[in-house]
Amino acid sequence: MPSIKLSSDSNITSNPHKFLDLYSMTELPDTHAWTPQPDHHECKCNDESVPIIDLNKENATEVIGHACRTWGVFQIINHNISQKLVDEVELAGKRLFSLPMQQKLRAARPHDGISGYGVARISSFFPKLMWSEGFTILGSPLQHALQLWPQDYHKFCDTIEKYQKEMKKLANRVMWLMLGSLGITELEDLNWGGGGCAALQLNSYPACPDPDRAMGLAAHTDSTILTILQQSNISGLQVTREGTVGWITVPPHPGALVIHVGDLMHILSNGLYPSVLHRAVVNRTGHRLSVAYLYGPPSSVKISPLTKLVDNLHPPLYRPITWSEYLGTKAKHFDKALTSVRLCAPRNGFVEDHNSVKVG
Ligand SMILES: C=C1C[C@]23C[C@H]1CC[C@H]2[C@@]12CCC[C@@](C)(C(=O)O1)[C@H]2[C@@H]3C(=O)O
Ligand SMILES: O=C(O)CCC(=O)C(=O)O
Ligand SMILES: [Fe+2]
Repeated sequence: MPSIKLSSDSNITSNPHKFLDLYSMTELPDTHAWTPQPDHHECKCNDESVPIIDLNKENATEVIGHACRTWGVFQIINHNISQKLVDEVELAGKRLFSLPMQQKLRAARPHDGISGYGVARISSFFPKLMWSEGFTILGSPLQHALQLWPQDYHKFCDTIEKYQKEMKKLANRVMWLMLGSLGITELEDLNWGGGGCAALQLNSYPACPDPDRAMGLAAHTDSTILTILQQSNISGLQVTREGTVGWITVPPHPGALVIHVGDLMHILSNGLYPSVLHRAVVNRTGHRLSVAYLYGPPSSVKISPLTKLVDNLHPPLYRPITWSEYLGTKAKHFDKALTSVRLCAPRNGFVEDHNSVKVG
């Protein structure tokens, strides 16, 4: 699998020494105390909920198109990923995060790298630390598994590799459903050769003594074409929606996987499918684990608005950019990354970029 790299001038650093063992905390330390917000847990005023889409239904393409235009997020059922595999990956994550801190730090994400154990890479943009720890896997999990379990690395590798293989097929299928809903059906519209690239992100949110003042993962959009998220049966994912005030919880639905529209789909669709702003909150009693499959193009492929969506009335809104370049831009500009690759001001009928992430 081709690798994705982050440009070296990134200001996102991983600092393992910032790491506290969150599992043993009985009080929220000041380093992790965010300013409480009235809407922190959920806005009860929204009665609409994130769509749940059955991939076996004939109208799946249209329904997905509608969800991408109006939500940027949806849940899918009948996706053919077995519950057994989903449970195995969750268990593998639980095993990993329950290792002693010293052992996890053996696989710490290097200063200028993408993969390994660490605090959320967007941490440097926020004054407080998040109540979570993460593990990013690019390509083969072998190197990290050897660092974590020198003798007993097979089990972790087998599970992760099986999951990556299944997720890749599903991500490609969902991407083509999204593109189909934009009228794009031919391969020459998307010259990707062997298919996309991906990162697998395991997120762990320990039970928190003061959840209203803590933040699991701060508001962000994903720098992907799309993300497939498995959240355990504990609630925590929240999204925003254009035209609606506050945060909307995406409740765990048995057997469902969550799909996020990412920034690169936002660019491909010339703003028709805006990426979804989301975050994760924590709770007092349950240890929550989520697994994100962050799907993007092969690293050297330039992404730009699809030619079929561009004409005199609809000029391209974004300049061509590779995934690696975009990750570098995101690392520098974070929530202004999309705007920084924008070519011209939005015209009527186009959706504005998200550029108002709340801090604190
Ligand atoms: C391929 C990706 C996508 C990354 C960077 C790199 C590897 C890890 C991904 C995440 C996962 C957690 C949220 C996020 C915001 C983060 O901090 O790390 C993501 C980020 C992005 O979507 O920008
Ligand atoms: O834990 C969650 O529900 C969200 C995780 C997430 O947004 C990510 O990994 O990009
Ligand atoms: Fe995300």
